[in-house]
Amino acid sequence: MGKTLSEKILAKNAHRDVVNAGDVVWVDVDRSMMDDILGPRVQIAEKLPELTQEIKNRENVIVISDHYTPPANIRQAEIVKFTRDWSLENNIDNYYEFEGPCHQVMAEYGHVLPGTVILGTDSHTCMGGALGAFASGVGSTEMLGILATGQTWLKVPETIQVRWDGQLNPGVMAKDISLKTIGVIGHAGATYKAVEYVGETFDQMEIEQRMAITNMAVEMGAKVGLMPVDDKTIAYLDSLGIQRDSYSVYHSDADARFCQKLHFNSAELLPQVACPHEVDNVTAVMNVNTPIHQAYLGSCTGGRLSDLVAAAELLKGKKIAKGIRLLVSPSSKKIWKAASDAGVLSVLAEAGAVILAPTCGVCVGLHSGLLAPKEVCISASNRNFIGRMGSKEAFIYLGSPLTVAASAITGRVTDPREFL
Ligand SMILES: CC(C)[C@H](C(=O)O)[C@@H](O)C(=O)O
Ligand code: SF4
Repeated sequence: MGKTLSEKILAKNAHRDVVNAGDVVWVDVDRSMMDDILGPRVQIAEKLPELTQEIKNRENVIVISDHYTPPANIRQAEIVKFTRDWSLENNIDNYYEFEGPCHQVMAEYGHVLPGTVILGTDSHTCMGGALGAFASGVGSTEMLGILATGQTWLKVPETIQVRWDGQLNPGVMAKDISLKTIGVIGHAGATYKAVEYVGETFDQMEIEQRMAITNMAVEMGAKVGLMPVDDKTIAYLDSLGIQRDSYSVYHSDADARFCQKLHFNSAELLPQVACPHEVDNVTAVMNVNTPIHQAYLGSCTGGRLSDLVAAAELLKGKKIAKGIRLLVSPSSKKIWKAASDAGVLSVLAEAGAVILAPTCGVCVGLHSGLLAPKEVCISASNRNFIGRMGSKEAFIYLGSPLTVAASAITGRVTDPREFL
């Protein structure tokens, strides 16, 4: 019986010839990531000295201040300073701040490699699966053990294979695939499973767009969301200056055992939207006509260069509706710069957008664009829970960057194909 991609990566890191779904194994952790909100300030700084005086594999530890940057109040500033000071005191060379959401920073700085195990104190760490890594979120307690030992225990997950074949139609993006898949599987339908995305739709899809899909695997309860490494993956890593001999490429065997297989046809996919207040409350955008107050392009899901370019192409020469706010937070400082150099930010600003710093702030309701009671936001991010972006009485719809842009023009949740 063949083995899945997850089983192969975990066997390597467990130093075993073979592992099987269901096995509980101790594995080496190749990269450990902590963000400011669940990193050093939560248990780590206090408890780690009780476990060890020496962080194991310090060179593989990455700390990123991204939720509270730029700080909106003194408490947030204190947390960022604490995270920075802890990283400096512990000689963490890989400390980043004001660079944007951690998962984009991890990818851009070459910390996510195929065939590696990456664990981070943030639930969307699974985004790294777009590069063929076994990447998953952990809590601070687990991170404590990883910093002390360089290892953790994992139950080898079963794998759900999700196949998308065919071409996406104009106006339809990777985010729509993400939402449709989540709507079908459900917010708990993949609990503790690996979800492996395969099919010709992904073969044709740029890495940035693939990330919008693996990023949201956790919204189905998945442990990891993976895509096979291909030429596009290798070209992306080459562009970061990553040496090909610094990583190993694995693929699921043709006769690997999958606990479930789903097959979709991209040619039938319409723009999708997740309606309040659950990520799996998904329907076609054409079925929704809700007036909005705010539109948001950003987060680790929907603020990459290709997202901003797509939105700018639709907004070029147009203006957002009167009384609507379009907030744009590029997913990283590098993307901010690239979008600025390419004139994309000025197109968005000319349409009426406000360009923000690269940050988690808007997405998770910490700063930079909170919602008042009864306000409605269409967002390119990944969660729409009650209170997610501010008031518990606000409403959040999740859509693709094109849906966000179209909605900003009309002032209601709008199918972007209306503008094609
Ligand atoms: C607050 C943080 C720990 C959380 C996560 O783990 O995902 C946040 O990034 C989110 O998107 O909800
Ligand atoms: S951008 Fe949003 S989803 Fe991504 S890590 Fe930050 S808060 Fe979480």
